[in-house]
Amino acid sequence: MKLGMVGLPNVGKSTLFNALTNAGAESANYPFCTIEPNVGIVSVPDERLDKLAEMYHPVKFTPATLEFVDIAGLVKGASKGEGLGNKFLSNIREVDAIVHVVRCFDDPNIIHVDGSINPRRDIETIDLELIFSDVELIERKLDRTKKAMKGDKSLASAVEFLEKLKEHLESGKPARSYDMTEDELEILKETPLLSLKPVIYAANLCEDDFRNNIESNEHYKEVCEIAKAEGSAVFPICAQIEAEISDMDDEDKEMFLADLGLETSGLNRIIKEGYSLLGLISYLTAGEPEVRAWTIKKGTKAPQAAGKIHTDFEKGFIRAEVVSFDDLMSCGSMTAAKEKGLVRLEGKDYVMQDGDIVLFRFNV
Ligand SMILES: Nc1ncnc2c1ncn2[C@@H]1O[C@H](COP(=O)(O)OP(=O)(O)OP(=O)(O)O)[C@@H](O)[C@H]1O
Ligand SMILES: [Mg+2]
Repeated sequence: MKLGMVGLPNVGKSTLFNALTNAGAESANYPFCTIEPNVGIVSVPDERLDKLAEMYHPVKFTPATLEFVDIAGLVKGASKGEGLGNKFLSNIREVDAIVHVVRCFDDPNIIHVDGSINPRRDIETIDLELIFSDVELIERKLDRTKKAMKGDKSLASAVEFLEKLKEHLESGKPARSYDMTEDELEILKETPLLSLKPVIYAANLCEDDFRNNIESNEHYKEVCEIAKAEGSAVFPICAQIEAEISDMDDEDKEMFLADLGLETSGLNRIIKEGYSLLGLISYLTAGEPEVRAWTIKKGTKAPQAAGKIHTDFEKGFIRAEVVSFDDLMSCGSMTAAKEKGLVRLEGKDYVMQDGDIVLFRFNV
């Protein structure tokens, strides 16, 4: 999974990116500090995996990973080459989901490219650039599909859909707010629309507001309204606090967060939102050689999940031996779980569940 940090210049993208990834990207109080995208890879924290490691003492411990890309700030006209232009939009095209960092902190010392704090305007500015860029893609696709339709009448419904979608985009609405059927999504498979990507809004508050009155912060409320209306996720964050705690060891971090009334860090919250937004779950494999988490789409069946490990596992799939995490923990060992009949034998139609601990049997 690849998450892209997107937003206006100087809103805190790199600060947040650094806090999350410890990648040490440059962040400074001037617009367009970032030009080339910064990439950072983080392990997905998973308590279940830690518990399994305590049980197995594995040689290798491999959590799932997540890639963050810190992208240059976009300004009005970016889709037409303004600011540092179109190139940044192509950086966004490669991500699975967008973390849209929105400035919600008042601080006269930090330059805002449009002169005032106004989340609704800022979100619209970014959205419009993504939408304009998508309109161009859709127009090209529409032309091609219309030409192809001359020889293949079955494309009529695709043309109709693309025309409706184009209208939707031209009215200033993102593709993610267009209710699409599976077939329609299939039509767009080779057309990576920017405004179709799932969005998590990161409302970047100042330290004081974040500590004392998140809910009553007007800027934050505005972001929540926008997110709710389009079915996007939102969470409040203070990039500077995140930066502070990213250097702490686990114990200090926990104390600091508890003091703020929070259970987990921004990284954990972003990962949780990302997984749920993208419909992802994890299954786990456990043994002395390795304890490992694997990320799959919700609804994936056992053979395809096995294929994540190796294509041979999918091709030669025989069955999966599955135990839920809770069952394994309450039994204390795999042997005990087997004795109690809690390790199930599942076939090729089994739909994987989050937290399943699996051993695949295969034959090549
Ligand atoms: N929550 C916050 N409260 C106060 N200041 C903040 C907060 N978050 C970030 N800043 C400050 O805002 C400035 C810009 O931050 P940063 O470089 O991360 O922005 P950016 O979005 O990456 O900008 P660019 O698009 O130019 O790369 C920095 O001086 C940073 O310390
Ligand atoms: Mg930056």
